[in-house]
Amino acid sequence: MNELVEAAAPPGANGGVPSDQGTHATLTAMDYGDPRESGDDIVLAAVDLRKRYGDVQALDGFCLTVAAGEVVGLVGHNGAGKTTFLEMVASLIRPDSGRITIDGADPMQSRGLVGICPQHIALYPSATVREHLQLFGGVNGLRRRALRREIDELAVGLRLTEIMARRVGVLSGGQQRRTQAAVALIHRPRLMLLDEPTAGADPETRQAVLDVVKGRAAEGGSVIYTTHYLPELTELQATIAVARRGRVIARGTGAKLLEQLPGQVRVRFGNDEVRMSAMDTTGALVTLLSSATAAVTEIEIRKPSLDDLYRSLAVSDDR
Ligand SMILES: Nc1ncnc2c1ncn2[C@@H]1O[C@H](COP(=O)(O)OP(=O)(O)OP(=O)(O)O)[C@@H](O)[C@H]1O
Repeated sequence: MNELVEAAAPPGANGGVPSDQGTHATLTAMDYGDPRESGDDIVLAAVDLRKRYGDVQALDGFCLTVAAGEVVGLVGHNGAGKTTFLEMVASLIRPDSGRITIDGADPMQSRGLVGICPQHIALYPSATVREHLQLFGGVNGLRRRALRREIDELAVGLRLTEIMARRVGVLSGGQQRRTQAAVALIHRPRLMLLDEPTAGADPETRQAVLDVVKGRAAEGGSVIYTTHYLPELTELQATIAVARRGRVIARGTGAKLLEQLPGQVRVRFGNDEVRMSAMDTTGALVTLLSSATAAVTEIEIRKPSLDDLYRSLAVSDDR
């Protein structure tokens, strides 16, 4: 039977850190500010938002800035405050303190600029898909020809064509998800708030939503996208904001954030396998090879991934 050994990096050597506590300590210490460049067209600025529900401090100094054309992947454990933040930006709830501006104005005056796709399906069961799009497009000021154009485009993009005349209450979960996304996007909002829009969706629904979101961002739309499925953020070329206990604790491009996490080195020799987490994976490999007591049969060096970033948020956010 193979023996699995979790090797600690030599003290003080090559930037190695023992896996869990090391990465977590690194992550909470990170502060990149914002990946904005001067001259960026800022669409959303949220500063020091606070919200308390009884004993729970849902938001505790939450800050986030989003530029035109940017997709921000807002990630964090259950209870981190992501939905509370999105609902605040959409003016569905008010902060206890702090400030939000959308295109420089108060969110209440900018509601038409925002489209929200809530985490839980919120549609009228007895209305058809087309009636939903007509209703929400009309409420947001689309006139007949523009409304027809937007409906046609979303019907194709979100693969709704075959179900336009069906009542939402009889649709499958994935079909309802696509309808919900279409409702959020029908008025071509400048800022799209998508709260786990692909939760429980099959790969085709997921891909349709991702393709439409990418298209909207390419046209200059801004997106905040929450998900627990991190490969979606790579596909969207999203910048990342990591929320924890009601605030953003890390912000930047995925590449920049991952620079702060250790890679993994695995060496197999004889019946043994040793692993090491280290910032300097080459140095770690040399250390492990020099400790091999039999012929080395396998070597693996793995760079940190967004999943590692997520896992490094070791402490639960349940409050
Ligand atoms: N209306 C409410 N009343 C009481 N507590 C609330 C309310 N809304 C949110 N909370 C609490 O605020 C905290 C943040 O919740 P929120 O839904 O924003 O987290 P989240 O990051 O979106 O989580 P998830 O990933 O599970 O969707 C949680 O502890 C939650 O129980």
